[in-house]
Amino acid sequence: MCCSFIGFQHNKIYTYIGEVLVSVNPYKTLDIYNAQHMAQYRGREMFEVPPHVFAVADACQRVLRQQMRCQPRGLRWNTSGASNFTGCLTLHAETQQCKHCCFTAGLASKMVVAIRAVLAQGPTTCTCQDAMRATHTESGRGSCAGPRRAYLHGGIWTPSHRTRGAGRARDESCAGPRPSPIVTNSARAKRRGKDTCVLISGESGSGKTEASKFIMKYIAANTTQVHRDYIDRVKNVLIQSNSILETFGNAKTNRNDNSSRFGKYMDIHFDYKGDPVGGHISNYLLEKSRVVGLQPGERNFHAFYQLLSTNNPHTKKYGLTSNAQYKILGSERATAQDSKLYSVTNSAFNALGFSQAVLDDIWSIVAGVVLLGELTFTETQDGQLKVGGPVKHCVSALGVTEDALRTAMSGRVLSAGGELVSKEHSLSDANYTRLALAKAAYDRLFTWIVQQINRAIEVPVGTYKNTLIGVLDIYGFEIFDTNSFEQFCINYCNEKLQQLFIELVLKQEQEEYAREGIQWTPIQYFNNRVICELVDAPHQGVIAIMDEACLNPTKISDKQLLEALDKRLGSHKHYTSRQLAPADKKLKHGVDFRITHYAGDVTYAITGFMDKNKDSLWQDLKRLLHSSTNNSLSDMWPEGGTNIQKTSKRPPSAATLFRSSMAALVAGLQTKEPFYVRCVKPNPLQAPNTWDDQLVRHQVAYLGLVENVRVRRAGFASRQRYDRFLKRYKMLSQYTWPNFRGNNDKDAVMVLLKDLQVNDVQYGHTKLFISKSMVFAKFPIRIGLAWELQLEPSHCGKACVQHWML
Ligand SMILES: Nc1ncnc2c1ncn2[C@@H]1O[C@H](COP(=O)(O)OP(=O)(O)OP(=O)(O)O)[C@@H](O)[C@H]1O
Repeated sequence: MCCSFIGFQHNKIYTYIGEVLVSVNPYKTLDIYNAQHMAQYRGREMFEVPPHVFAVADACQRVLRQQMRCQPRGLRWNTSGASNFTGCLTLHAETQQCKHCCFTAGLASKMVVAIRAVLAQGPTTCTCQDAMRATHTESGRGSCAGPRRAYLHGGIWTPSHRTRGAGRARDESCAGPRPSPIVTNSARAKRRGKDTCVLISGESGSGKTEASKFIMKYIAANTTQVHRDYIDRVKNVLIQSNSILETFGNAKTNRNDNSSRFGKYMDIHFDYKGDPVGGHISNYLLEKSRVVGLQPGERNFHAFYQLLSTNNPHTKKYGLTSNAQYKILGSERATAQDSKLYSVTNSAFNALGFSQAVLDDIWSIVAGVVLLGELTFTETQDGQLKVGGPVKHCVSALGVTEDALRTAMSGRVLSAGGELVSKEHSLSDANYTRLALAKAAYDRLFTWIVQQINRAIEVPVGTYKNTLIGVLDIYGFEIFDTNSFEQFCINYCNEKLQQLFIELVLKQEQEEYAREGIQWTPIQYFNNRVICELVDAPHQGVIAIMDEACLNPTKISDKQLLEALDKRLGSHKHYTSRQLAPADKKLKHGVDFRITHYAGDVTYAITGFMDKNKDSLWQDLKRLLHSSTNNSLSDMWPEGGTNIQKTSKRPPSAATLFRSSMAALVAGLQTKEPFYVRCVKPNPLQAPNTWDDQLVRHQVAYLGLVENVRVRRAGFASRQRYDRFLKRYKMLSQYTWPNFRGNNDKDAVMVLLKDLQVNDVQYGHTKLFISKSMVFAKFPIRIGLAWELQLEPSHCGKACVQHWML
């Protein structure tokens, strides 16, 4: 922390713990994201250059590009792919060898000639082995007998046994049916490279979204020199989609002027050259309660203020005025900045191919939501509900009739045992309905916009997807003065991500040391599985208990829900309430419960949990929106077209949907090579050059950085199975080359390293564990290891520990 503080004072906002990048928000513009900086990081190893978010982006891209550069399959593509192979090499200034695959430019161009020649022979004869053999023949080394001859095997140069003559080189691995150079889809799927993901976490305002934008910017800039219109469009679209998401999903909060009020995970797909060919965005839990309820000093979603900006024609169309005050927008008005951002949003929509008609639909819905906030209800003498306020403009914006709106607000039709029963609303029911409609309309609009963006950026059918980089920018842990259902979900999400971090970074590493019998003092860390289970265990977790209450045919109140939680979870050591701990005066009786999260205690107020979890919108309102003449709005509510008597099945609750989306997210992330960016907020004031030690300490603790440092400091730079290590390095010792005469690979490696006077290693049962110092020390091994480490960035990162942070 001390290092970070000193660095922070000198505008050095990044540091590493292994491959985990720690980023401290500078709250000021730094000149470290320009083209020159990008160039500095292009194709460089993380530890070669100062820590930076570009280094993480480059490492991600390198993982996927290695598939093309280093593996035999990379040579099986068509001739045009092969001809680009030379251009893909990142040549080291001194050795003139590619940093990724050891090719020299000369060898690569011979390879291209060879591949072309092989391809010209017909569709059944191209394998990398042929290409390699042909390369040797082309280069006058046809006989190629001798120990230095090498084949590319799974990305590793393997010295072959002596072979005599090019004819002899038709070895066993090349025999039998050969794959066609025209690669089929299923074959491609099998050969897909390793996907990567960047997990960006930190509390609100710590710089997650900015970091994700820098990553996108780097990826977009770092494509091959062959600019095709299509690739340029994809890059543009990926970047532009951010502006739209920010307009509709971000708001000014007391912690961040541009806070993302939703979670975002974006997959960027790449072709075999490492160029982006499309993407997909998943959005999680928009904070829709903000639409109708603002905390003092906060603003609603930016879209509302952009609607009211002077240059938006929809303002006038629906009788709105820029400087008037509207209920759902609090005391805030549209500013000049909103007018500017409105233009940016519009051009982003245009870049994504949204038509003018759809844009009209979108802004009309936003206007409709503002106007719903202005409607009032009174009761006439004959007990009828009278709707007042800007009704005409509201129905015009929503594309519904006045009658339909009035009916939907005045009562509801229920299906009871196949019979339709009408129920009139009270005044408070009507108001509740009005606000529920506003929230639901905006929430659905946001999800629909994300779907449309996905359509615009999806990879066209027939385009080859090789690998992907996923970028997760999701809400950080939230502890407010009053915490509700949203904070409960957000904090559960953080528990799940912490589980993933523990699994991927802390647990697996330590378990491997134990399994391999490596001497190791275990690092103590808190495993938060117990908290995840408190929330999501089937039948007995908080979510299951909430769902049970929501399904109960008699109406269960929030207070009754709290009683049920107390009864079922009373003995759990991470759960408490005033009922269970009467002496704890901080907890309100019948209102609060407390969960001890891994990041600290959070007190939740149960008020609204039942409603928010049911998240049901009466069928009347769905029908109203489905009947809209606004085509997009009607599209968003297909369920409104279903016959009411056939809609008895309850949709899953909000918490269950969230739990499922988190499970799917974590399962997807587990299959990828992860890179972590941990963002830290230096002070609560959003001010530059200000450091609040207590705030930073809290974040360092809850981001798990301390355990992370301890594990990395004590850890190993690399590990490798004995057979692989021996295959790779046996030529370095006379005792192991060409064959070791002893019993097993482990003995061979011991003899090899003894001969090389390398001591700084530990011998596990099946693997050799290589310390950090060795990576930097022994020259011949170092070259090899550096290369190995490039192949496996998770190992590579460990080499950075000493270098930058510890
Ligand atoms: N690297 C950076 N350089 C300059 N300013 C930055 C940087 N990172 C963040 N900021 C500033 O901090 C503000 C908040 O950052 P950002 O919106 O990325 O936070 P966040 O963690 O995504 O917050 P939330 O969870 O609320 O969305 C930005 O609007 C920007 O002004």
